[in-house]
Amino acid sequence: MEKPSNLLLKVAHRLFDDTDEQAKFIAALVNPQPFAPCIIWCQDKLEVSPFAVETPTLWQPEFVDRLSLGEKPGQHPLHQQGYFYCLDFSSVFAASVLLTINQPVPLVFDMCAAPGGKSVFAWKALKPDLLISNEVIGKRLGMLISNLKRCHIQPSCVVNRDSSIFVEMFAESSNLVLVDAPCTGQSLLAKGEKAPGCFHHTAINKSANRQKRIIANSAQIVAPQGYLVYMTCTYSPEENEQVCEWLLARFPQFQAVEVSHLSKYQSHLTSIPCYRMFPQDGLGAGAFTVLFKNMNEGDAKQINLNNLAVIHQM
Ligand SMILES: C[S@@+](CC[C@H](N)C(=O)[O-])C[C@H]1O[C@@H](n2cnc3c(N)ncnc32)[C@H](O)[C@@H]1O
Repeated sequence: MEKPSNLLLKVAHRLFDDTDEQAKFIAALVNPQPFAPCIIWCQDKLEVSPFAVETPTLWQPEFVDRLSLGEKPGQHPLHQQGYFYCLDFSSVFAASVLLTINQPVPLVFDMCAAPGGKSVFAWKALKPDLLISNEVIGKRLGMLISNLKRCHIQPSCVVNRDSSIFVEMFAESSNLVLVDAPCTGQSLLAKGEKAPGCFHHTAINKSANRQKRIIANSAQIVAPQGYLVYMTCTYSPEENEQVCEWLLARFPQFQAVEVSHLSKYQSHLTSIPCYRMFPQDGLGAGAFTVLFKNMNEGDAKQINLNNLAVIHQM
């Protein structure tokens, strides 16, 4: 086994009191094991699955299948026909907080959308009247648009703006805002990928500051009684629990909502109901997720899409 860096040892130590758990976490990062591939059925599921499927977890929605190791769903002809979208099971875990929403969600706004996994999940789970998928990085728009087109995700539109632009334009308009925030990407290591500098405190602080800016802008476009989801694929508390604590102090109209199906994944680093999946659990490389509700009363403000340069509409 490769030798873990001092920074990784430090993170493991901060995350877990238990030395066995620290060792399992470190092993999952320095000696990555494959995770079962996963798909979201965008069209109706076929009666006979073209893939070998793993036993679903108790909280897994019926439109998601976790496939056996070795299945290559991206190479199947049904993929190109838009029957399903391929993603990590960690993403399903993070997005599964949406399954707890039991009120109509006419407008979903995905602030950090490319390549589109959470947009597709939200569309499938909540059937909004409109999905707006925003991606600020121009080079990432192509894959977002082609995924939404391929999977027939409609009605939807794609925009390409910095989150600050929406604060006034879309104030208090969206029944659900997704923030799948850019992060240091520490969980990439558990997939055998590289994330240089991901445990360095400068990178973590820079990322946390960016996350606070994005979530603060996003919070302001959530309609009264609407929801805000915050997710990352990284482990450091500065980018996760501490961003949530900062948000709740800054925007006291928000409350974190308990998600009962994820109770066994409750983060032990805070008393806020927020949830973590770790790579040593064997399901996915890792994720953090939390669902906030805007407790203010009132009506959602109407949006005017003409104010926005819509890049693609379906
Ligand atoms: C974790 S990825 C999103 C993955 C996507 N939600 C999905 O499920 O497929 C984070 C995204 O945030 C975008 N991003 C980077 N900087 C940003 C910023 N300042 N504001 C908003 N989004 C940003 C990245 O380009 C990237 O597409």
